[in-house]
Amino acid sequence: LKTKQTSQIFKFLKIIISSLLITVLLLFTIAAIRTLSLDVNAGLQLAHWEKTNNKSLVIDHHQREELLANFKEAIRIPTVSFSNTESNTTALHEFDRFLRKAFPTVFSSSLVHHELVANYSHLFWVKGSQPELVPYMLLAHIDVVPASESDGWEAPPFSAKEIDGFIYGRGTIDDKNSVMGILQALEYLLLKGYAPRRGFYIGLGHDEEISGLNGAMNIVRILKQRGVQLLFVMDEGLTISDGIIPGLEGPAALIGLSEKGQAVIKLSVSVAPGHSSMPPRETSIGILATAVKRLEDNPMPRLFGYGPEGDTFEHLAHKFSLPLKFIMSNLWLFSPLLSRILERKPVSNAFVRTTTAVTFFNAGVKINVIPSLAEAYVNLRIHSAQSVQEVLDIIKDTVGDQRVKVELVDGFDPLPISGADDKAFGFQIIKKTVLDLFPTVTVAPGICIGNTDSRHFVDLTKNIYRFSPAWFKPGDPERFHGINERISTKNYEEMIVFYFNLIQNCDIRKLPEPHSSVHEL
Ligand SMILES: CCCCCCCC/C=C\CCCCCCCC(=O)N[C@@H](Cc1c[nH]c2ccccc12)C(=O)O
Ligand SMILES: [Zn+2]
Ligand SMILES: [Zn+2]
Repeated sequence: LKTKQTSQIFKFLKIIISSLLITVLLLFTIAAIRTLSLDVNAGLQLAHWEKTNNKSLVIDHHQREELLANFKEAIRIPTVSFSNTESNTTALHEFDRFLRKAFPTVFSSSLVHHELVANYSHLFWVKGSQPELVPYMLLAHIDVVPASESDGWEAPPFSAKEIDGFIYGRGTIDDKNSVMGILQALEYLLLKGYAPRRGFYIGLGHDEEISGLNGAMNIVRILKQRGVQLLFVMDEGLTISDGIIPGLEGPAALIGLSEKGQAVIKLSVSVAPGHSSMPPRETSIGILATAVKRLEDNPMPRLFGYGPEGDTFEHLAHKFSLPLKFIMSNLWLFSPLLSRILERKPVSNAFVRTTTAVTFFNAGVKINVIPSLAEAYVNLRIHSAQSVQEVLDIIKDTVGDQRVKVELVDGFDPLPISGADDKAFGFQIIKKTVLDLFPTVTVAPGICIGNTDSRHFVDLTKNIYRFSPAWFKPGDPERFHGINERISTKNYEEMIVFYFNLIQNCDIRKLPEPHSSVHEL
């Protein structure tokens, strides 16, 4: 009987093991087929685009000197947003005067209507010759975050000093490169006698760094009053990454289809004050510190693959070598593994989950007084697959202490996800413009981990893209709001050419049919 039982167990184990082997084999076969067949670059790249007579921009020595002088002057004006209530309004006013001087054709052309919004923001309407074509909008912002030379800058942050082909200064990549790049491109186009077929708007906010409540929001209010609907909006956000994504061969231009949401949560602990010579076992500071530590020790769940970031890696898969190519092409199988790799670095961790940052911690009034109140503020950047409410519930659970009051101060859900398929006009035009100028770059959809003025435009269009053609190499993401912010003179020129070409590329009536459905004769 015993032998019979043993042989039955063996038989059963054999079936289990062979089924497991077959399943693994099947999964790997599907994964291998996907790796070989995933062709995200098919579609419009080879399609027949409408014939246009685009003007080309060749920058001569004199123009180069002039455009760089203009850009440097822009950087030298310290248009700083210090806090939600304090901006350098003198500098913002000076910036207005400077723009009028730097771009005389833009400000005098009969094709361009300009208006100031909320005193310091700018709204331009460039009239198209074919009013039936839906207009689009380019956004950028003129304010910058504070910068102090003593933090370790190689050149004073408002000097625009040129060192080894780079212009250093606050605003060189965020976001005066776009402000100046767009207007310089328009100036050149108008000087060449260009008149657009498709009308477009340019919006330059003056308070983006403090959430755009005056600039962008009023621009939106005005456009809504006028009944404007936009084909697409393009704002700052993602850039061309070169050597930033580990394992990726060659540069990648990520176009942000969405941006993370945000929540500001206040934690507070109130206890009876007292003499420090008779302290209670736990003070308000101790209780709050434990709560903060719990939040840092228990990051939000991994959600990699549940938002547009999954698409990013699938698009880039063919630019990784094996085994990464195999992993990226099969996120349905490997996203748990990839999440664990990406979460090791702050930049890539931001794509994996809702991030939690404790940014204020206030308590204490006197050395010998037990403080009655301790409070901390937590800034969460919400992954596309979560909401403010879900994040708030998780924070309450994680803190798990009734003595800690958890309050939502402010927040908004992640932004809707814009289209990136063959019919998405804005996405395809940006992609084409990037590829024409930088043929070695792989273009992929992405998600913007910070917030931009474009989030205020959701009622005017479903298609918001966050991208500027600045090149980010290793070490550059840290310059964003950090020290030694800089752009190469070559890259700034490329930005002008990019906007110069993009504006003209938008003049086509409609996108071509994708290559797969075009019948060659
Ligand atoms: C694995 C892929 C790697 C890809 C590399 C990505 C590199 C990322 C490098 C830099 C970060 C980009 C940040 C995007 C721009 C965001 C603009 C910004 O800084 N916004 C501020 C201010 C702000 C704007 N609106 C609001 C609303 C509410 C609070 C703040 C703001 C911000 O997000 O804090
Ligand atoms: Zn910015
Ligand atoms: Zn910024």
